[in-house]
Order: sequence, then C-alpha cells, then structure tokens
Amino acid sequence: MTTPISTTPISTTIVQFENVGLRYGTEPQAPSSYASPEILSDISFSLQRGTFYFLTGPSGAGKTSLLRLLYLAQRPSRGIIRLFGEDAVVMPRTRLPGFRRRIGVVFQDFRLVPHLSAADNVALPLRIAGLPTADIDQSVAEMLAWVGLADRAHARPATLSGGEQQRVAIARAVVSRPDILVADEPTGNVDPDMADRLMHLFGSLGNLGTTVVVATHDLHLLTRVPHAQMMQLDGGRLLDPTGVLRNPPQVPA
Ligand SMILES: Nc1ncnc2c1ncn2[C@@H]1O[C@H](COP(=O)(O)OP(=O)(O)OP(=O)(O)O)[C@@H](O)[C@H]1O
Repeated sequence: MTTPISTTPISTTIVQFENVGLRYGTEPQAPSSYASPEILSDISFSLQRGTFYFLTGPSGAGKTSLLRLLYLAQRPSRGIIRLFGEDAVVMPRTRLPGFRRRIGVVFQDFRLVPHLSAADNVALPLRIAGLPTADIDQSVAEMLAWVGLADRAHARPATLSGGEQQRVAIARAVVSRPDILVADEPTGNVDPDMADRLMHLFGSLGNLGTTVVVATHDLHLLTRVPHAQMMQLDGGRLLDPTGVLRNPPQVPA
C-alpha cells in the first residue's frame, strides 16, 4: 500500500501570540487586587518564517517588553505563546536555553562583554555551540566584514564608538544564523548611511529564512525595508487587535 501524499502546505508560522498579557512584579496567580497595571494587554499575532517585521510605537508603549516575551526573557502573566510550534509558556525551564539559541538578540544597550575583543564577542554564540575553531574564525571574519568592522576585530568595546559597538552586537546576534533575529532600536547609534546599510542587510536575512523583528521609533527607517510588515503598539495594545499585519505607512515628506 502506498502512503498518500499530503496536500496540506507546511506551516510557516514560527511564532504565535494569543491574548497575551504582561504585568511586571506580580505572579500570574496573585489576586487582582494586588496586581500592578498590565503593561501589555490582549496581544495576538503570528510571525512567518523569513518575514521582516517592524514593531513601532511611542516610548513606553511596550515594545521592549514585547520583545522580551518573544526571546523568552520574560513569561507572560496570561495568554499563550507558541514558538516553533511549541507552547513556550509551560515549557520546562531546562528547555529554554535550546530555544533561546535559535533567537539572536540585539539589545538596546548592546551588552557586549567588556574584556573581550570585538571578534571574541562575535564568536561567543559559536563557542557556546561548540563549533570548531577554524569555522568560528571564518564566520567571525565574515560577520565583521558584513558590518564594516573588519579592521576593528581586536578592539575592545570601550575603545569602539557607540555605533561600532552596536554593529558588533548585530554581528554577534546574526553569526549563528538564528531562526529569529530580534533587534531593539538597532540603528539608534549609527549615522543615516550606516542605518540604511544595516536595514538592507537585515532585509536580506529573509532570503536565509530568518524572521526579523526590529523595534524602532524611527519612522524613516520604515521606508528602508519596503517589503516589511508592521506591528504598531500603543499603550500596551496592538493597534489592530486581530493581529493582522499591514505594510508600513508612507512617511510624510
Ligand atoms: N522591569 C520592569 N518593571 C516594571 N515596569 C517596567 C519594567 N520594564 C518596563 N516597565 C514599564 O513598562 C512600560 C513599557 O516599557 P517598555 O520598555 O516595554 O516600552 P518601550 O515601548 O520599549 O519604550 P522605549 O521606546 O522608551 O524603549 C513602561 O511603562 C515601563 O515603565
């Protein structure tokens, strides 16, 4: 007997949030009379493989908090988060590091290791994954060239400009070819030309199947990735409550 060939398309949804809420400083079981205000409320959306998303919204809207949920630094107070098809909320803590390794993060404050050179900072995820040294050296050299820092490989973070540190942080987040790249204001410290270049590079990651989520205040950045989808937060809520994502608006001239 032959096995029938399935005609069901392979799902490309890699992240799904359903009615997610977040309060800081309270356990989910705490009585509501003791609860701090909800920072994020009724957040529902899904992210597709290889797609680029901008997350926008005014300061304090909850962008960083939403990213923290996405890269599993924070558990929600309510709702469901599915990552790579698995429920990330009830997942045992022991499984979290394996999932986190599939997510590259560019932090707003870079978080470079101060006593390591630029090259050693970029190499960290590959060393943790146990790759052979020759492979690590080649990947690190390629990544530093990718962000225009080939000549600063041996520099320590304190001797780099803010924009150079930001580019090292980007190289470190991308070097292990993550399934998801999450970046919080990744161009806040670079000049407009470098911002354009970095957005072009981020935009090209979709061809490798990487899903990119960039949080930014910078409306001009939105025009730099024409194929990007947009998620807009305001006061802790996604503006479109159904989570349907739209193309970025035109920035007024
Ligand atoms: N660890 C925390 N404990 C308590 N409240 C927090 C914590 N982190 C953030 N908040 C609050 O959550 C709200 C959303 O903050 P968040 O940093 O997510 O916003 P944001 O949109 O990223 O802002 P910005 O663009 O200024 O970085 C703010 O009111 C902030 O004060």
